[in-house]
Amino acid sequence: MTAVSGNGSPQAKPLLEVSKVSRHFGHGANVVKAVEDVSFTVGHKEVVSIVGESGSGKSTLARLVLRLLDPTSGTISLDGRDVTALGGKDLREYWRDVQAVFQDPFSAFNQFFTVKRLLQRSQKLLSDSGLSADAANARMAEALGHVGLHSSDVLEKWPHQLSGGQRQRVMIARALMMQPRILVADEATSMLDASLRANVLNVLGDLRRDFDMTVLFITHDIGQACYVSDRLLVMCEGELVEQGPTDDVIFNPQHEYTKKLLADVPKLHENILD
Ligand SMILES: Nc1ncnc2c1ncn2[C@@H]1O[C@H](COP(=O)(O)OP(=O)(O)OP(=O)(O)O)[C@@H](O)[C@H]1O
Repeated sequence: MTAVSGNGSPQAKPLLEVSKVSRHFGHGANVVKAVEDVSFTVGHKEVVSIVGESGSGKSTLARLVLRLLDPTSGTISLDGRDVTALGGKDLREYWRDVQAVFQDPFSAFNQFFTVKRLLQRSQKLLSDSGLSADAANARMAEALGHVGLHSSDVLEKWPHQLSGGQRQRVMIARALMMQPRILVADEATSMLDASLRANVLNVLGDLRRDFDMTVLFITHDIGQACYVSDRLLVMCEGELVEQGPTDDVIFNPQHEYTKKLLADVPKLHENILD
């Protein structure tokens, strides 16, 4: 079957296919249906945003796509291959194809690691997959350059010596080094001030152009989602209540929840960078 991507171009097969995926936490009367029967596809080189308020299930969905969490039911496929039950070596290979950038990246890392040491772990993964040390080094410099950072400026720095925007760009560079097919950015700009946010959003947008990359952008901010995306997926209480090309969703929202989200952003075009 031929699908039509968000930017209107026909494509034979989606890159990512999420089909009837649910994830429940707890049991019986205490069960939380964090994600319930969600289906969507993401085409090659598309930038798609998942948008919704706090608790709507966005991060759970991101973690499911990243295969950091197992679904209660449903399937996830990459390029036609079912990846729902991958483990071991196959899962590690999947993580090369699907990389993540999180909201507060450095909280997950040892504060006593320099940027160089942080990135050396990715270099090692590249070496393990057969890249020479020189090529891995070049890949690192190229990735840093792409996000507007110079190796000599940041490699010897400690996390606390970097601005929020620099940290986030280091994390994007780290993901880029692996040359993933999909970058999942989960609230990757939430902790940044307005000018840095615009900078990181623009970097994310450039990835498609420069690396043929597909981006899944997770945010509570529909303004930012509009700024970067071809298509929007709207989550409410674990369910995907609306999806479509960005302009359609913005100018002709169908679901009451989407209308409410949009009403909270009265001047969308001015609000993105405020
Ligand atoms: N490990 C867990 N155990 C129990 N409940 C969980 C767990 N993870 C998430 N939840 C619940 O699932 C629901 C969706 O959470 P999730 O973090 O996916 O939402 P979100 O839209 O990403 O919110 P936020 O933007 O605040 O992170 C919430 O009710 C949350 O409390």
